[in-house]
Amino acid sequence: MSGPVLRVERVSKRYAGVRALDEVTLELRAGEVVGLVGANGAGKSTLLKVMAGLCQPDSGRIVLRGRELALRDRAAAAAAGIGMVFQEQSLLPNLSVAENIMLGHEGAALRAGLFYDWTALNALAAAQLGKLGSAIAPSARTDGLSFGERQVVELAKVLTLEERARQRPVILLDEPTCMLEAEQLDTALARIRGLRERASVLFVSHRLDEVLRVCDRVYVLREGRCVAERAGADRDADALRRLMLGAATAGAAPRRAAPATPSPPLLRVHGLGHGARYRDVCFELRAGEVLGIVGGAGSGREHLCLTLFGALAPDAGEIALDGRPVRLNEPADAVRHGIAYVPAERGAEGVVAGMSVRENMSLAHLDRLRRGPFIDRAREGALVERWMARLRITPRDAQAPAGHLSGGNQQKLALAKWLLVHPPKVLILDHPARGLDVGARAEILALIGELAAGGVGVLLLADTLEEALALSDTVLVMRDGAVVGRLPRSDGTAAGRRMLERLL
Ligand SMILES: Nc1ncnc2c1ncn2[C@@H]1O[C@H](COP(=O)(O)OP(=O)(O)OP(=O)(O)O)[C@@H](O)[C@H]1O
Repeated sequence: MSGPVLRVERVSKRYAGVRALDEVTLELRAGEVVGLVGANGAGKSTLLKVMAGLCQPDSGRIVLRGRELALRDRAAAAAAGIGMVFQEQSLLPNLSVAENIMLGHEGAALRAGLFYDWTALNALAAAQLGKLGSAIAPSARTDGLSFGERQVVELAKVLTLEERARQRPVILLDEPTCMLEAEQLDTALARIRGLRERASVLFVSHRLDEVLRVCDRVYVLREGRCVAERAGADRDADALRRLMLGAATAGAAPRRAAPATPSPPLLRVHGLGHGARYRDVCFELRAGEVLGIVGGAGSGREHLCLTLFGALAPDAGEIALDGRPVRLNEPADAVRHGIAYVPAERGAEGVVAGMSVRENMSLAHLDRLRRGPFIDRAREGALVERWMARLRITPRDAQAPAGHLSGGNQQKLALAKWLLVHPPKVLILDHPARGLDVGARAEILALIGELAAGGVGVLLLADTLEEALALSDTVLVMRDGAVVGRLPRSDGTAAGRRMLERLL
């Protein structure tokens, strides 16, 4: 193949006060997986949206196989063979796998143009799934699938572009691996690598090791500009990190020191259960302690966290705080008791998109920010500024709607909002560093250590086993809804890791 399949040429996009893309030029060639990396807010999602017809650039061109495209909307991009797979999955949960894959282009599977010929529809969908080597049943309902399986369905759906555009598609993947549990990761990466046979792929991820494993070339975005292209032996994680952030930052979690003096239990959970989700969970969390919970898909740990935040009523067991039993019927009860929760799904539950950064941060602290009948705006403003600076939330504009922040910056806001005036007693963190760039990840992990040193009890669902081991005083292992192992930090990282791997 001579020229590039797709060329983005000097594309720029400005939002009020922010240059999200500044004359970005890059190209995808046939049969390539190309990485796109950059710090939070660097412009990665904006670029993908421009390429997928979801966002109009202010200037610049997109050229596909030598022809300039006008990507007015998503349909125009799909007609040209360009499709995007979103991190927040877009499947319709109450439809079957086959319906989701073939939706809108059922063609030969329609009878009289109106009714599904189910056999034909399932066969068409099975052919798409077959391209990925997947044996998911086309007739299965999508809401019964795991996250990893739904992602395969999303990929199968985007691969229908092959037939629709009658040529190899261009596939844009926005952090496709960030929600996957470790055991699903290798298969997912192999699948993405395998897409080279059928498509040109642009792959966004904050995990530089993944990018290096999967991609043939890598572009680095920084503050809206494309600052480097790296291929072959030039692709090295430290160099990419420096290019992204302007300085090398250690990516590994620092190992925390154990708390000096053990304190009485802050949170005590006994025999807690919720239907088939999890059962008979018992543990204690002390002030200043980090309790890591590890487990794969279906372990029940996420649902356990929801219960501890009052968002999912248990049907068995007890929760006690400071030695007294408590009922957490709704999140407001948990907040009143000093329990805070940062959900994994940034945006969706963590922040209110339509409210400003300032409003999001002060929401849980209005009582403490009051002076007489009024909110002390000067104090509120100073605290918001302090936390925006501390967590490097960009753009540094407290009045910006939270929904206008990049995904990673929304994630930082979801944490900062619990810390504004003073930290909670118990902090539940469900993948707190998900979606953060390597620099921000290291900063957040260090902050977790500082909060614990200040007496906060932290319940941590970490992104990786290494992070759980480095930060936690005790690690609980959950599988199929039950606690199947407990590992105190004295067991050391290497031995502990081996034991955890056996249990998981
Ligand atoms: N709709 C919008 N209105 C205003 N500003 C926006 C909007 N969408 C994005 N931005 C801004 O554009 C910049 C680039 O954001 P983008 O989401 O593309 O970053 P990103 O590289 O994908 O970041 P992350 O890694 O955190 O997901 C950010 O400063 C962001 O705040």
